[in-house]
Amino acid sequence: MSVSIDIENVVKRYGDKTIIDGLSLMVSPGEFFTLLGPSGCGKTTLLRMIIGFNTIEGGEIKINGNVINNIPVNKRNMGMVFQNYAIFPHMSVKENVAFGLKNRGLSKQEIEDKIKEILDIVKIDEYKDRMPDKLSGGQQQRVALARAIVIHPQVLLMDEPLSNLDAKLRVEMRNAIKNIQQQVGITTVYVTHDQEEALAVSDRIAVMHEGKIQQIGTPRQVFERPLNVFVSNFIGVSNILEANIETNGGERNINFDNNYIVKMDNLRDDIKDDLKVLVSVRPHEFIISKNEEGIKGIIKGSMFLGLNTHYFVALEDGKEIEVIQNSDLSDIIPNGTRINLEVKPNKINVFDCNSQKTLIQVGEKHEYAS
Ligand SMILES: Nc1ncnc2c1ncn2[C@@H]1O[C@H](COP(=O)(O)OP(=O)(O)OP(=O)(O)O)[C@@H](O)[C@H]1O
Repeated sequence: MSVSIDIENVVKRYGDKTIIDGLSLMVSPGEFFTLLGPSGCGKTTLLRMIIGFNTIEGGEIKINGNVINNIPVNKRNMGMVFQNYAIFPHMSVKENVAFGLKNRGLSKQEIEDKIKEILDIVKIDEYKDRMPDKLSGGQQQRVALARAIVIHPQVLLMDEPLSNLDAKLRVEMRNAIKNIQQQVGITTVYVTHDQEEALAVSDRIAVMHEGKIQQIGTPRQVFERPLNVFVSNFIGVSNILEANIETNGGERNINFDNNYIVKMDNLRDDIKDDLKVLVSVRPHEFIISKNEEGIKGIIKGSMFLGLNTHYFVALEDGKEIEVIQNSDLSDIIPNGTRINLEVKPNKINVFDCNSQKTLIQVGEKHEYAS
């Protein structure tokens, strides 16, 4: 049976330095939950608090509602996979996987059966007698994963498990990890600084920055409706433009540069007139206008990448932005061409200039945490 993890108001201090100051989140049974954020934001620290390698200076961590703060690591029944594999170099694949099963009072046959089952799941059965130095990085990480899940832990924790692999193998292994997690149905907390990896594998993502959670949501929610400018910039590429909100007979408009005004239907009701805002627009969500309508710019460079063409565009205020267009839409537009850029009102995100928080009316499922 899968378990839930409740993290309630936890605090972590190293000496007199507070790294995490009252952080809360909940992981549902069987969920693939990712902690995503830049280096040093506290992801690993939080993961190590869950498994018990780190002490907890405040708050509670609960498994299925039971507080585990003072339960030692070896009694928490959790499996962990590290960036550097941490498999034993002097043991074969099979011996590595068997290691976690020793001292559990299982018969030889039971151990054999469990190893076979797990090696099949992680697709490494044919290498069972090999030594680790005869395996690729991806294969070694499969062994580490097998060793972590063979004991049927309640929770699987993974700390940047793909960072040491080359780009192609990373994509292959992230698919494998996702499939294996679904097959085994184990509650999983995954740590990465790679936003694409997080989008690819997670049921939900907590975006972290400086020990605080900025947003928790599905990959789609954090990508399409970032709750603040940090999340908007961290997940995918965003162009951030300055603009003003204006109300006009009950209508709410975003005024970009006194030439281009966009009607918005999804702004919060409590917004005051004439508010300075930051608007984030994904590069593929600009439309190069067929008329005079739009934000004015000049093409400074382009890059044809097959399906899409990337344009680097200078706006009138000197700001450079990136615009991606489907290559089928037109021939490559030459450098120096003056263009007008329209935006899709339902796709853009609007933030308060001061608080940097969203001004879009978002659904209830969007969560802020700490
Ligand atoms: N044992 C420790 N003693 C003192 N400070 C620490 C210790 N471990 C981590 N820190 C500090 O805590 C902060 C968070 O570190 P942590 O390793 O959790 O970040 P991270 O988000 O996992 O980053 P990375 O991806 O680089 O590992 C950093 O400022 C780090 O220097």
